[in-house]
Amino acid sequence: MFNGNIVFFGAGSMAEAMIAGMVASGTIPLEQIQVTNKSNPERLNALKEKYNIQITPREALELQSADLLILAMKPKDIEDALDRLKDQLMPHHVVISLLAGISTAFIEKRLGNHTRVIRVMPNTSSTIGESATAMATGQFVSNEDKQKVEELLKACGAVYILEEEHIDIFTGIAGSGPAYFYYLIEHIEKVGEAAGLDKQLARQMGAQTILGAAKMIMKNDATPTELREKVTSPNGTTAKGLEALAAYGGGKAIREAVLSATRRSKEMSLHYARPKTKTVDQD
Ligand SMILES: NC(=O)C1=CN([C@@H]2O[C@H](COP(=O)(O)OP(=O)(O)OC[C@H]3O[C@@H](n4cnc5c(N)ncnc54)[C@H](OP(=O)(O)O)[C@@H]3O)[C@@H](O)[C@H]2O)C=CC1
Ligand SMILES: O=C(O)[C@@H]1CCC=N1
Repeated sequence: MFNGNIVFFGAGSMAEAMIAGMVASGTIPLEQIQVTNKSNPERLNALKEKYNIQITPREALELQSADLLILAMKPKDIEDALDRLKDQLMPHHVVISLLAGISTAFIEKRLGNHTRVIRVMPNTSSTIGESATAMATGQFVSNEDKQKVEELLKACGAVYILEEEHIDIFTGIAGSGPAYFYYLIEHIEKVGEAAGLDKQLARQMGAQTILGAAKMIMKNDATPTELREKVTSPNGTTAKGLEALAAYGGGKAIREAVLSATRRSKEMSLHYARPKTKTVDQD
């Protein structure tokens, strides 16, 4: 059982995915999970209704009994959020940031007082306990903090401890990654439907194929290249499919998707590292 009180600052997609994962894992009592947002009481009520967790409007938050403060707002809102948090911060708090492109150093500097900051990059598969989540620690974090947060994050899936310099590429691979696979299935669904399959059935077939391939890789008995070769009969159907993928730049497209997301994460870090920042809207 996780021992500590958690407050989510932000009640959007990522906060909900983590709340869902934590609640389903049963490793955190519901009364220990609290969530607030900027200005949307309906959203807080909906989360309470669905997960039976604690909700509090931002103005009414008391942080004395909180242990972990999870920042789950968009990067454009971080400066205002940190400025508000600063006065309420206490030495026992550990601040966890889920924000893409925001460094631990940025948060440490803004909050001051040797704040313990852990940068976490989860993904929305946290909802079903299947996230690939990375964490990197700031300079004031103890081993005990690190272990405690790692244990908590395991409720949402696999946890990888990284140096912070690798969080950008991790974001490109795994933080944004689910979207690439959804995009793939969107296309499979369309082509299946065009060939006369029921859309839902084509979707299930595509998803089951991804799931099976992922599980084969996770078994670790063979490399992806060896597994691909086992599917590919000389002059057979797969060879033609792979030829088309190469001809249409499939490999390049995958590489560029990961690298573009990674570059954006770096770009955001640089933007927020500047002494005087202007707001950049992500969307
Ligand atoms: N979505 C994803 O797949 C992933 C997202 N992330 C990161 O998670 C963060 C949140 O993303 P996402 O959930 O998609 O965003 P959403 O837009 O869905 O949610 C943002 C939430 O932040 C709230 N908020 C804004 N300002 C404050 C504040 N000062 N104090 C408290 N709450 C505040 C908003 O409240 P209100 O509605 O009232 O304005 C809203 O509930 C981002 O920084 C993103 O980089 C990381 C990994 C994956
Ligand atoms: O798109 C984004 O910026 C966030 C971070 C990773 C996934 N979603």
